[in-house]
Amino acid sequence: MYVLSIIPQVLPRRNMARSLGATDVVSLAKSLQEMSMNGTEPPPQYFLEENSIKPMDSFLPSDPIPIIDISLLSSSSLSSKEGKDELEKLKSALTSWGCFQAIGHGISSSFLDKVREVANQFFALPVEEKQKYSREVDGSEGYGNDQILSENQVLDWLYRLFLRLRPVDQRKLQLWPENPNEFREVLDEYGTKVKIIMDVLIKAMAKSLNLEENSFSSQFGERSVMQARFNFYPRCARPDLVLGVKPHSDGSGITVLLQDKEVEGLQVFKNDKWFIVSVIPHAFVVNIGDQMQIMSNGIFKSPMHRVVTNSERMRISVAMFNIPEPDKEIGPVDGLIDEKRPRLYRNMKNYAAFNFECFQKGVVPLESAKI
Ligand SMILES: O=C(O)CCC(=O)C(=O)O
Ligand SMILES: [Fe+2]
Repeated sequence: MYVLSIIPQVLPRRNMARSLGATDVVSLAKSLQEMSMNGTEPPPQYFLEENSIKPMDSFLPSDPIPIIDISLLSSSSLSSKEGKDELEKLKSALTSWGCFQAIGHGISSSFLDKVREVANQFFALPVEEKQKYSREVDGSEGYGNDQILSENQVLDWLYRLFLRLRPVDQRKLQLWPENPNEFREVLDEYGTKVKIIMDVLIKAMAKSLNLEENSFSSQFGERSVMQARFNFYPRCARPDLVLGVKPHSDGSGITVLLQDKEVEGLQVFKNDKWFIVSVIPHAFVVNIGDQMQIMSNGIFKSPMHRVVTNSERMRISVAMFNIPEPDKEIGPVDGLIDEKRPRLYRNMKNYAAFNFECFQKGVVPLESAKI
């Protein structure tokens, strides 16, 4: 029921008689910023499908998305009463919402502001300067608009800069902005700090299910992938019809998101409704991705989420994804499989490639991963 009711929204496709040609794509990319500045009506390639739930049909949750003090989740704190309570809260958040707001993460507010500042400075550069870092034709890394992966895809109203940070020897530094000049250094430092937090969380997640603390982290492997996605949402004249990011669940293991400091936009799908994720300026929104749902044998939920647009204000966000080593097989942890909860998913490798194939076929990856 849950999945069926959202399938049309998960992989939206337009039923247009004509699909996008290469020239259309180029001109669309060029004009998004112009359309934003001039307040012009976006073209139908950006319009939501008729049967999708519109942005104004969204709610502030009466039972808010949990706020978790993650300083209490480190191995040394977990023996205390507060640590145990917080671990229980973590489990409850991930089995219901699949996400939470993380405070007590130890990264200074001034550093988080710096991350937002370099992101803002990059997106404010002239188009020609940003295009030096344009996405490669056959790759996903670099700067650009929504990547077109299938015909009749509804387009997201945003610009992205997508970069791999880990393994470090796989960095494509030619795509890392040199302008503003602190960009690379800030991103490198931010990546290191966020990875430490992710490692603590992945262990705490295992412990919250009474598993040995490395049960999930060993599946990520020593050379797990870490990617950063900088999202920039220009103002949009039709927030009633156009989304910043269409509904999706992340294909990652875990995602740590730094929201805009002031402008809301992120929404999470739960109980057939879209809920607004409030801005807590120096908290992270942490959500699990599909691969953690698989490893937890469906106990943790990889939340469906979307981003709405705004006619008044632009918005930025920075998402960091940690993904198990593509060559390593992941699957439900043995301790989470029993007669009451039989194995839900098969073991699989390289979920990113699988995700991509599913998107092109118009099927839901998590459904296709089921036994
Ligand atoms: O901008 C946001 O708040 C979320 C972006 C997102 O969901 C993503 O990059 O996967
Ligand atoms: Fe996402």
